[in-house]
Amino acid sequence: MTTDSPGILLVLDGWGHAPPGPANMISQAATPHLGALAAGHPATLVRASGDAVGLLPGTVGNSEIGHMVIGAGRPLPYDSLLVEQQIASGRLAGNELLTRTCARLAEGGRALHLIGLCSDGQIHAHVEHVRELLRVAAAIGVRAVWIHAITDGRDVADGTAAAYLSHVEKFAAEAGVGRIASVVGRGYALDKSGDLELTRSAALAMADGVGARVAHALEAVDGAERGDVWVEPSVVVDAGDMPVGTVGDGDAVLFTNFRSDRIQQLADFLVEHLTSRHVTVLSLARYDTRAAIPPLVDRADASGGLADELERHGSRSVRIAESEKFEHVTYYLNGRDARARQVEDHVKIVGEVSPDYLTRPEMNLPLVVDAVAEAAARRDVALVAANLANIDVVGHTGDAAATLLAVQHTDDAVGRICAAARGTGRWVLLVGDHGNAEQMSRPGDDGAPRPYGGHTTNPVPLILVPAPGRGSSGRLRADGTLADVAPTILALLGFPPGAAMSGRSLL
Ligand SMILES: O=C(O)[C@H](O)COP(=O)(O)O
Ligand SMILES: [Mn+2]
Ligand SMILES: [Mn+2]
Repeated sequence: MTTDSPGILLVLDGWGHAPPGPANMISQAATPHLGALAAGHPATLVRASGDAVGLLPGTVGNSEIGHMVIGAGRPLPYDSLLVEQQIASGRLAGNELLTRTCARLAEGGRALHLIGLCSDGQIHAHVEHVRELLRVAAAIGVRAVWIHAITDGRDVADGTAAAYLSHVEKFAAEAGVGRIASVVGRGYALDKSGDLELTRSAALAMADGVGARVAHALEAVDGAERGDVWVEPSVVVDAGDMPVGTVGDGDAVLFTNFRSDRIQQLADFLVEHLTSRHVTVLSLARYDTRAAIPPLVDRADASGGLADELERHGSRSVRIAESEKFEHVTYYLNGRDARARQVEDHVKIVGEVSPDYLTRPEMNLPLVVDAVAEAAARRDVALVAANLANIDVVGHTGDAAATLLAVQHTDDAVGRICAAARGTGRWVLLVGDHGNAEQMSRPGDDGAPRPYGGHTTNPVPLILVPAPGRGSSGRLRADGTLADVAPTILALLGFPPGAAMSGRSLL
């Protein structure tokens, strides 16, 4: 059964709401289209962070959980929350896989290697999880724990890597075991664009001690000209210039990121690279790697969402995004279920890719808009679901001027998409997945404002542009969250909310 009220879901990635101000690039930008839509149509703010979406209270939102909750129609306990709960309950310390592996290492005098992003950005990892793992390994008697620290500068302010490395060293001293053996910027270690040369240089520094040689971990970040994201793969060496902690036969590797998408390229590379060394490889949470890596903490069920409901009603959807956000409007919107569905078409806009789009804040938006307009013209398509990546991807550079341009390009694109919707009799629901560009600076330790390109805990705007002739009256509930988006979309399409959805329509 299709629908007589087809529509378009537009996720504006990183589009958060905050009072106007000099650091708010959403309010600073010229956005005539978004301004007119907000003034002339039903609009509200919805919560997109913390417990509203299945994260610890006070935790910034992120694209994965944001798109998962938009799709699921209910808050989902995110992997980071499940890890925190298992630490707090002591279950992680008693995890059978972890304790059995550590016991084998202790008995055989072999080493544990912890590989992960070292910051408290809580998007991909939390450095406090390393503290707990060091404590557990020490308690079981593992005598050598080598930490392969990945520096951030994207989910947290740039220039903070040294502080986080010092935290890690403090945790190791506290536990009585552990030492940093390599330091690599996330630009190398967490590439997800398929650039395996970046992945290889990170992996060889961690596994084989190949890279710039430093006598101490902090040397690797001192004076890193390209910031924390691009700290050159560096290897800590001893007085004899020998790497202190390469991966040896019978060792174990534990990836400490709880989010999969950016670590899986490195994990797959290392699983293959270490095959001959009979290394046990584990991950803190489940990864979508080619290799089967056993997780310490498994993920929550996210089935019964929008994708399942559209399939049940026989309603076709077309998913459209640039490479950076393609998994978000397909895999994550579908609840991390990769099953291909007859009623879904996926359109990945590749275009030109650049490392940070500082010089191309428009990214490949024109191609995205063309694809949305083409899908909107199809009468067999009930829902077009697209992600406009610019505000978040350029926002992560921390460059306010470039981000302002990204917001303006996004506004132009929204204008063109709404014109296509009017021409094809479709409603448009616009929503952010978490905040970013509305807060482009944060006070540093000294209290002075410093550039900040990470996510926020702010609510996100949601605007409903009714289909032509369907009027613009009506108000939207003011207390909503991202969990209410799927029930609202289903109501607009003429369907009831899914049985698994706790969210409720905002109409
Ligand atoms: O991976 C990234 O790009 C950022 O660390 C997180 O951004 P996202 O949650 O918007 O993907
Ligand atoms: Mn996002
Ligand atoms: Mn982001």
